[in-house]
Amino acid sequence: MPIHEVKHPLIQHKIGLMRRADISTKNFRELAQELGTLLTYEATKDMTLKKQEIDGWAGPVTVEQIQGKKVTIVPILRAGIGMLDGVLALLPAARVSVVGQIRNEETLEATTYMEKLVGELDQRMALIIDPMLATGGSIISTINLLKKAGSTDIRALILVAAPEGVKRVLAAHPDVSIYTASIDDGLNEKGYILPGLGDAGDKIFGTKQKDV
Ligand SMILES: O=P(O)(O)OC[C@H]1O[C@H](OP(=O)(O)OP(=O)(O)O)[C@H](O)[C@@H]1O
Ligand SMILES: O=c1cc[nH]c(=O)[nH]1
Ligand SMILES: [Mg+2]
Repeated sequence: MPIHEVKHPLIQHKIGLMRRADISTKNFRELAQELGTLLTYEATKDMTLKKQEIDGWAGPVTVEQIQGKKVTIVPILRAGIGMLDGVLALLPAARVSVVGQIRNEETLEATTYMEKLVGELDQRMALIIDPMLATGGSIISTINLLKKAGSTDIRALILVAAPEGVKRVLAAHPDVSIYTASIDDGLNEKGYILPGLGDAGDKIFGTKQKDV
């Protein structure tokens, strides 16, 4: 199934805490990283294991190790950076491909302003990270450029998604899996998710909070 709303109690508890209007920058950041870790756990559960014999403390022992597949984490600037350390906590050897997308707040169209991808994308699982999926424009643009560069296994870790955006992404890219803590009610007239989190980038970086 391409859309996974992960109902684990830890995930639901933490996303609930993030919705508080009076949350501090520190707490918002910490929770974004923790949810990044938890969503990574969920999104990687189909990784293939291979049996391997190693020298254990009491002699040879057969263990299982993840086979082959390399990973690239793809934070969408800026807000995706707020989940990066949380994802790296479970995938410390992953390469990082940075993509900058900025949404025009009038037209809601996304523009790519940075693209620094790692090599061998055809051999890697790509884990896009962004706290918010609203209209879907930013993530569709990111998936387009990853596919153009060779990616075939693309997953997205999103804290809060709008149903309109999820529908648009899956119509354009039915092969991409989305893991999210919540599919919310929908978008307001300014393209913000309700009940949502507000402006995630502003909350993570401490820049001015817009009236959304
Ligand atoms: O699904 P969409 O309608 O494209 O909207 C979602 C995007 O908007 C936000 O980024 P923003 O453009 O505000 O940039 P920022 O991360 O620098 O704050 C958010 O982090 C997503 O990238
Ligand atoms: O609700 C939203 C929509 C786009 N970007 C955000 O940070 N929040
Ligand atoms: Mg923003």
